Amino acid sequence: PTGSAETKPEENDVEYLTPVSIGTPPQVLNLDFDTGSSDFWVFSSETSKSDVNGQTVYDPDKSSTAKEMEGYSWQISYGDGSYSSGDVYTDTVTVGGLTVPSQAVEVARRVSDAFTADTNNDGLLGLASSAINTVDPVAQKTFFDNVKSDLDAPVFTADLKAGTPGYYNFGFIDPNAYTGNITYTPVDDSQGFWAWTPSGYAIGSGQFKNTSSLSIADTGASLLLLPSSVAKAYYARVAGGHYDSTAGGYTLPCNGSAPDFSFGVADAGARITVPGKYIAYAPTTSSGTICFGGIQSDEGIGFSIYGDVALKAAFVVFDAGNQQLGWAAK
Ligand SMILES: CCCC[C@H](NC(=O)[C@H](Cc1ccccc1)NC(=O)N1CCOCC1)C(=O)N[C@@H](CC1CCCCC1)C(O)(O)C(F)(F)C(=O)NC
Repeated sequence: PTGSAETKPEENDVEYLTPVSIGTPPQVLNLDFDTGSSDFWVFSSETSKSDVNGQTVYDPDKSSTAKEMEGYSWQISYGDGSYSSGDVYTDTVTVGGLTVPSQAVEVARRVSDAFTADTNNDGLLGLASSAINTVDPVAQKTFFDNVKSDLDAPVFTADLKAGTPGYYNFGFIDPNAYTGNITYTPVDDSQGFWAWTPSGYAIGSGQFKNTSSLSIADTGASLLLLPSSVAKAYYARVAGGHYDSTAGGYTLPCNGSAPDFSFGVADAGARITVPGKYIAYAPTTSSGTICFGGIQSDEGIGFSIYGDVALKAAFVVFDAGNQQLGWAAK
């Protein structure tokens, strides 16, 4: 079998939410599919009332197929400082027509303020390696790991789009979803992430630089976080681009004069080009003319993060069968 689920961008493409059915009868929640983590967790009837603010909650008591995992718990913290924690059930979960009869569903008791404020986001569906799942005493498998062996092929693809719905597909590669060829590059999942090394980068029509750094493909990150030298070089080419400590990062004029940013995949000379308009990410609160940059420094993280600003410029194949990432233009 294969599956296909439509995913919709929130404002400024800050995240993409995908409907998921949990339990019997099905309870539909909109989740953030996240290739940067491996916990499947949801707002629930157990979530502290002061932490819930409009989210749809999963109530295991209303599901005839829910089973509590006695003595199991989870707690996770994310790169942006947000966190959540709670207990664990198993229940039937359907994504894009694919059903896992007994998926570990991590129900939240507590979530941090950023989750409470993110009113349309009902939880996360992790798609990184199950090795970094936080359930204690026994780590649980991701939805993809549970369904992988049944799929026509052990792959899923992310086709995120700017300001319009895209798709997460499971078990097949849609030839109509991309142009040209898919270029594959090896993945190192030793840290649990979809980690890869781009072959280099170019700014606008500038010459291609063969410097590269370990990076992760992360659907759960909004921006493109690059080595500080690269971020600096990019904004040096933007009229009015500069680091604004008040904004907490680089800002630039929203007026669409930003150069494109291209990165290389493998040595095959394949390039993905992020249009400059994606890098005029979103107006800063003080005005409509200055935008927060979609490229920022990865200072302090330890690797670069190819988040939604980059991913929405490509068709991306997460190939677990061959431990590789495939990139194609679209
Ligand atoms: C260190 C750089 C990574 C920062 C990244 N977060 C982000 O990119 C958040 C995502 C978000 C969207 C909407 C509302 C609230 C938050 N956006 C964000 O920090 N910004 C600030 C800059 O403007 C753009 C939006 C992150 O922690 N991603 C997590 C998953 C998110 C956690 C917060 C809720 C949404 C999902 C991750 O799993 O992808 C991770 F890999 F980064 C991680 O921490 N793995 C353990």
